[in-house]
Parts: sequence; structure tokens; C-alpha cells
Amino acid sequence: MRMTRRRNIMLELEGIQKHYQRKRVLDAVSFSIHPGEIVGLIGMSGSGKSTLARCIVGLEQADAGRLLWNGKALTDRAVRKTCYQHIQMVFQDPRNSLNPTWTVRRSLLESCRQFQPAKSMNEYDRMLESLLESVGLDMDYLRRYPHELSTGQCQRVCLARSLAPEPKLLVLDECLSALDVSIQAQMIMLLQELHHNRQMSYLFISHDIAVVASLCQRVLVIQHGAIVEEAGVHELIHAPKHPYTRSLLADTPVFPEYMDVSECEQERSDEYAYQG
Ligand SMILES: Nc1ncnc2c1ncn2[C@@H]1O[C@H](COP(=O)(O)OP(=O)(O)OP(=O)(O)O)[C@@H](O)[C@H]1O
Repeated sequence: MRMTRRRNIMLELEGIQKHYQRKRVLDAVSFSIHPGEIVGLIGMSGSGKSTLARCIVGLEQADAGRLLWNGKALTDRAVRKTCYQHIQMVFQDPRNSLNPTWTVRRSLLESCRQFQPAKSMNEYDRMLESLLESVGLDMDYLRRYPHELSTGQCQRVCLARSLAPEPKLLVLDECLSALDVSIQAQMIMLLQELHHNRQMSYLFISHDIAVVASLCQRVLVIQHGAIVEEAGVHELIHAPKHPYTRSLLADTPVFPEYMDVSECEQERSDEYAYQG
């Protein structure tokens, strides 16, 4: 049983360390993500969440430790190339993640061309249509610039762009933090839908334990760059073991039992009406 689970590991981190100047920001971080799994990473501001995300997607190099993709170390150049196509990241600030001088069409097209080259224009057009559709936007958005979009719509475009390489893992770094609560709930539904349709894994990073609980199956808790607790979401909420996890839970003012996002259906259709 244990062997089977190990064979199924998609991403594995072994003892990842990172220092900035002489300050240790990641301290021997080890965990794994299986195909199709939604893993949450929670911790207070400055605990090292974004640094860890950047190490995973290759924007930063760890000082020590190993990253393995399907059992192969990322030190191998060929493994790195496939891996970094299959791991995509969505950032906290959607507006700053898009080039303000590019239309939505260009942002999506550049990503499609980069990861799926040598297609005809017709094929790219069909890809763009399908990408927009999968994030709940219609084709009318292709001609718009980021300043003509709401922050939630910008985040949908960023999400669409991250789907272009057909990733197997999405690293979502505080991707809901810039959004209003009702828009956050719509995005959670969208992420659930995408997960269901595409069977991707997520590493969902947030300081908001309620949001993590509404989406994730397993949760990692990071404090001062070290993983101090790892548990299934139900166990973490109802029987947290580490004092730091308990303090995070205590700091969550309202803790909705797995936040009911269905109430937001109406607001969602309102937003679609607005989009039109
Ligand atoms: N490029 C950098 N140079 C120096 N220090 C850095 C750099 N990036 C991050 N740090 C420091 O590393 C620590 C962890 O930062 P990180 O952004 O990973 O935390 P975080 O948990 O994502 O925080 P937040 O929730 O506020 O985004 C912080 O003390 C931060 O100041």
C-alpha cells in the first residue's frame, strides 16, 4: 500500500533550504504532492510560502535539498524542461501579472505559442476560445486590455493563461487575496470545476485557513520556513496538533464549515451579466 502511494508521487520536495543573505527562509522543507491532489499551504505573513512556491516553479534556486518530478531530480535539464511546462503558477496580484499593453488575446496567445508551438492560427483561435470558456469568460474579452477588466476578471485571464501549457500542477500563491469575498467564492467554485474537469493537482497557498478548508484535501502548515504540521483538512481543523496551527485557527474569526460557495451562484450570474 505504502509502495503504491510512493510510486504515485508527482512532486516531491526533500529537505529544501533557502537563505536570503544569512537569514534562513526555508528550513528543510519536505513534502509530496500526488496526481489530482489539492494541497493547501498555510502560514502567517513572512513564513516562507511564496519563497517555497518560487523554488517549486523554478523562479528561485534552493540552496540545499532536492526537488523530484515523477521521481526524477530537477537537476536534470531535460526533466526541468518538461516539469516547468507541467507546473504553472498563478500569483496574488492579477493586474500586475498581465502586461498592461497587451490585449487578453495577446497574453493568452503568447502562452499558447510558447508551450504549444507550430499550430495554425485557426488552431490557436480554438485554443483561446476553449481557455476563455474554461474560466467562464466569453470571446468578447479577447480584445480587452487589463484596465478594462475587473480584478476578478483579470484573475480569470491569469488562470486561463496558466492552463495553456496543460499543466499537471497549479501553484496558486494567494491567488484569491486581492478579490472581494463574493468573488473569492466564485473563484473557489471555478477552481473546483477545473480540478474536476482536468484532474490537475493544486498547491493552494494562503494565509486564510477558511479558504484553504473550503478547497483543499490535505494541508501543510509552515512556520518560520519549516513545515510544522501536515494533516487532512478535517483533522487539521478539528484536532490541530501544533500550537502554531491552533493559533492560526484561533485567529480565524468566522470559521464556516467548508464554506458554502453555492450561495454565490446568484452573484456569479450577476457578474456574468455584467461581463456581457
Ligand atoms: N528576495 C528576497 N530577498 C531578501 N529577503 C527576502 C526575499 N524574498 C523574501 N524574503 C524574506 O523571506 C521571508 C519569507 O518571505 P515570503 O515572501 O516567502 O513569505 P510569505 O509567507 O509568502 O509572506 P506573505 O504571506 O506576506 O506573502 C520574509 O522574511 C521576507 O522578508
